[in-house]
Amino acid sequence: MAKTYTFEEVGNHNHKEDCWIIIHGKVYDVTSFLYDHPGGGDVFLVAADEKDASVGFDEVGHSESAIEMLETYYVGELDTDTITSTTVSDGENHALPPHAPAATKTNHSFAVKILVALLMLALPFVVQYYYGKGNDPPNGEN
Ligand code: HEM
Repeated sequence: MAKTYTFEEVGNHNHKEDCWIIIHGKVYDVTSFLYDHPGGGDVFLVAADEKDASVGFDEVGHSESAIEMLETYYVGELDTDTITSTTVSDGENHALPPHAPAATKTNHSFAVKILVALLMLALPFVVQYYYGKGNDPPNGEN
């Protein structure tokens, strides 16, 4: 059975002679891969410091073979009850950063819709005004 590590335990392996990272609730010992990783070793050290590498790993859009390589470095599961950081992945496909509330964008688009509706309502009057004007014979030429 896979060993379970506490969040603190994983955090202790945060240097280049001993570097563990967390990706989607799983713990990986990437010490031996530090100098061979095509993306450089620094990203692992940063990830080890930040405690969770899920978002970084996903954002790169790693290849299938990179995803398969994860198995090589797998050492166990993270005890999710011990997580003390808000930026740690919950083991699903997303991390748990405090999300900003939805922007007030909707208010803006609502105002635009109202404006468009008013313009459409006014359009027949505008057309009639110009059409009527254009049909009027010029003064004194009749
Ligand atoms: C055990 C975990 C990881 C493995 C096995 C791994 C493996 C790989 C492999 C095989 C590549 C070559 C490109 C590809 O096949 O996708 C790569 C590239 C890269 N990786 Fe990772 N990676 C890991 C974790 C991470 C993390 C945590 C980050 C960032 C937070 C990262 C950032 C990058 C970057 C920036 C590249 C270079 C992409 C490019 O130059 O196009 N990797 N990785």
